[in-house]
Amino acid sequence: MKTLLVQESQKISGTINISGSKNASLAIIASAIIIEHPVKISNVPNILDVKNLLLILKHIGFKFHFSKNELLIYPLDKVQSYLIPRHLTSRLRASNLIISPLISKYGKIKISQDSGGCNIGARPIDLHIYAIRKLGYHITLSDQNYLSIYKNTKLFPQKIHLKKISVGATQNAILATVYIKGTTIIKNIAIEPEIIDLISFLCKLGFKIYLNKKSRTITVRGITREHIKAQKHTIVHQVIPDRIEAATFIISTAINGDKITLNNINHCHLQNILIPLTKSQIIRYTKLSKDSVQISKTEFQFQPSMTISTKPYPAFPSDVQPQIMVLMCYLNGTSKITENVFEQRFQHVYELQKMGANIRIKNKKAIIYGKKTLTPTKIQCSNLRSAAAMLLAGISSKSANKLYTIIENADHITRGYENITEKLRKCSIHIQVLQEKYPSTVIQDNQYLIK
Ligand SMILES: CC(=O)N[C@H]1[C@@H](OP(=O)(O)OP(=O)(O)OC[C@H]2O[C@@H](n3ccc(=O)[nH]c3=O)[C@H](O)[C@@H]2O)O[C@H](CO)[C@@H](O)[C@@H]1O
Ligand SMILES: C=C(OP(=O)(O)O)C(=O)O
Repeated sequence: MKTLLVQESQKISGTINISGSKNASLAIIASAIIIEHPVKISNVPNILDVKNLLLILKHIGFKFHFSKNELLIYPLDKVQSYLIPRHLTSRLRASNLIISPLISKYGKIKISQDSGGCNIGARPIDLHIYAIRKLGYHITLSDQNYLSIYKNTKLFPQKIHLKKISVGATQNAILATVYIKGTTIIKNIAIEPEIIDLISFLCKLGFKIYLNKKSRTITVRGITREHIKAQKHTIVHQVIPDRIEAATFIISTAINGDKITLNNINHCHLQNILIPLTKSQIIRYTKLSKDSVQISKTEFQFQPSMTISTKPYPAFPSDVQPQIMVLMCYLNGTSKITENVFEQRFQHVYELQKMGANIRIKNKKAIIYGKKTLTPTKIQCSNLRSAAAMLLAGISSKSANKLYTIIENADHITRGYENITEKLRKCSIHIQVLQEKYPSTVIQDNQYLIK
């Protein structure tokens, strides 16, 4: 596991090009299993999750070319393997997203249920299975935790009501229905921008999917493979910008200032971050163009605190909760977070406490007593967004001797942030990457100095 050494910075400033969305890319790449013609997907981030998903596609038999954020995928004549082993699924959560494309087009899959991704709660897939089973697929679970799904009868359209809003279940439910003749209705769906991007990609392929955001309903009119084959051209699709990466840089500016310009962003997708931060008078933002924004830090003159409750989009995203908690440590008042999406997503709290944060947790609520200065020490990352929070904490930390914050298990960050160290250096942040744990010199309890 890599270790990052981050030194406190007076301010963060510069211009950053935000990468393509991790979660949109993963869903779109998985759905490409269904293609009948080559597809060109641009703005794909060069991150570990994408590379690991491509390994699964390669295992199935796909040929593709990935270079300079452009991914060209060719349709598959013959599946090489319907068995997706644990060593491939355990690398990323989105390995689950290949289930429906594979069964829709090729009728079967056997896949390990040990999927990876952030270790932030139980993360069952009962809702995915409910939707797939309701459509008529046959499903069994083996002793070794492998899920076998196959089509052994004609499938009929259904009304599917997902009892909880789930991004992954919505994606799998859509993809399981696209070839079922008739009209399938899926209710209580997730409406994250990444879902809309997936639908937009599938519609370009020729599928008939209609979304009603207000009623959280998707209507799929099933079509035949011949219909898709008849669309004779290479499909080109540009993945939406990563709103979580953009939010991470916005929050870093809110903590350290002074001014940052973000290019390749979608203003609409960032409203759930920008509105609470501007309402609390923590940042100012100026729209520079349709896809760029300037963020500047205010002087906290109104003693702000914040109250955040994570919920499915368009509410505040769970994927930004660890990062905003770092900001809350510095606010003048007492802030509150309710984490409603993942039951174990407070693992970063212990690490922030090691740096001096005053945070109390009770069930799914965190109370953050602000006006604390975080001090450098050795901290651990437990998942992707906790790693982002640790970076923000390290950048903002202060000590008399200009110590480095030592961030261990930092590989998590490479799952979802493209070129993060280069981007931070561009914003005047001092950061070093070590391949191994740092044999550091202790100069005070729990504090380490670079020789
Ligand atoms: C690769 C990807 O796109 N990951 C995102 C996706 O994860 P993912 O798709 O796994 O998240 P879900 O939206 O499915 O999960 C939301 C909640 O529903 C629960 N649940 C989900 C499915 C199910 O069958 N049963 C069930 O109980 C989960 O445990 C969780 O408590 O959406 C999350 C919520 O926005 C984000 O944090 C992740 O970054
Ligand atoms: C939870 C996340 O990712 P994953 O679903 O891939 O684990 C995330 O991106 O914050």
